[in-house]
Amino acid sequence: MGGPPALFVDHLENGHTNGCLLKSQDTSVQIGDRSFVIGGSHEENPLFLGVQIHDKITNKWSSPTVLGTGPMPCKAYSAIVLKQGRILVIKKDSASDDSIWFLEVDSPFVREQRKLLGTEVVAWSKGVRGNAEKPIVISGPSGVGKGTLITMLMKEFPSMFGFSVSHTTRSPRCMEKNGVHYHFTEKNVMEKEINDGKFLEFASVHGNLYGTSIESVEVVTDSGKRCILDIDVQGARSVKASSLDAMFIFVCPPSMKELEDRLRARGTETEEQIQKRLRNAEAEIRAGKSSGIFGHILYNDNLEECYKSLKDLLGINDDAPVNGLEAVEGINLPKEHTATKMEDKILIQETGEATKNNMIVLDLSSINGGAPGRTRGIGLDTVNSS
Ligand SMILES: Nc1nc2c(ncn2[C@@H]2O[C@H](COP(=O)(O)OP(=O)(O)O)[C@@H](O)[C@H]2O)c(=O)[nH]1
Ligand SMILES: Nc1ncnc2c1ncn2[C@@H]1O[C@H](COP(=O)(O)OP(=O)(O)O)[C@@H](O)[C@H]1O
Repeated sequence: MGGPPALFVDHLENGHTNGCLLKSQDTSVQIGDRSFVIGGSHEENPLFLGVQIHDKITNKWSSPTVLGTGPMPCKAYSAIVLKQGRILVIKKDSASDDSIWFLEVDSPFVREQRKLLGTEVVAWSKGVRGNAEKPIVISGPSGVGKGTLITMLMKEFPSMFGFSVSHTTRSPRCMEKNGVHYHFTEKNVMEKEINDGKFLEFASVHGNLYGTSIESVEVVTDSGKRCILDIDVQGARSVKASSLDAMFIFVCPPSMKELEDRLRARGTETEEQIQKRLRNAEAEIRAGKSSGIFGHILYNDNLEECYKSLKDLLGINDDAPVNGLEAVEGINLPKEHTATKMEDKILIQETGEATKNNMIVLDLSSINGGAPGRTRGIGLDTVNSS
């Protein structure tokens, strides 16, 4: 890449105050020997805020692979280094659903992706107030009834759950719609997108490539719904290693004979494909029961009973009325402010002429989730200091 604009160099030469700079435009923070400069627009996508890294030891600049949907550029930002390889980025003068972002520069997810992609990686996640519920990962052998159970749940609670639409290289079945059941994709296109870091996880299953794009999870979370992922055991393992912080459910058949009967009765696969799925099923069931990935195992013998157990697990059943999810709430910040870190809290003090001495306290002690997707659990308090 060419050298960064002189402006960035000036900032670095000016030094950093306590890892927190409040500049009118770009902002940089130092972690170890590296400075992260946040500002301008992303090299390849002018709609995203750009990130560049300066390594003090080599005196070299680099542009990392940026994962997740980042914030759109605005006039000014505050950036504050947090624990666990995260930088809190507060946008000034922005809409309430767009003010708080986290840039992960050395989280477990970023480290994993760095290994996978072989490049420097950073990942964005938007900050969400309150505790939106965890995404749900459902796995189980082909034909066990995952799709049936998920369809029942989405039909009964359409405003509560949203399905993460996976990408796959397999051909559509006759009732399947592109963009609804899957994003049906050419192999070379999907491989390129995987190499570009667009996928949270991917795996080769029954001879085809399947994967969950970061965007497909973000779309559901942004709609305020609880995200459901129907993925195989390998994919579940990758999600477990990410910071998605999901609930993991494995669905078992009552017997291999019943599984075979269901696959045949569904009538969507050729005999050869059925045989392949049955061969894979035994290993999948073994892994599902013993891998330590799944906190919950359901047996889908009688469908209605299994559906009721699923609802019980999710805390929704006939005895307890459904309150729905906590709404995804925005965070309104004063147009002009300073931000200071005190342990797990960020004190945001209004500045400027119309100051009412109000201070907002962001409590980050219970944040969970993270890139890719959303960082949930931000607490918010308003303190009147006058
Ligand atoms: N890792 C991963 N597996 C997926 C994804 N989408 C679907 N799968 C799994 O791929 C397998 C085959 O799915 P599909 O072709 O729809 O057949 P079915 O399970 O028999 O309905 C199932 O185990 C799915 O859970 C994905 O995005 N990632
Ligand atoms: N408990 C059950 N008893 C009998 N048939 C079932 C049951 N659950 C699902 N099925 C049927 O089994 C077939 C496979 O279910 P499906 O949801 O497509 O499985 P998966 O998504 O796990 O591959 C479908 O025809 C479905 O109607």
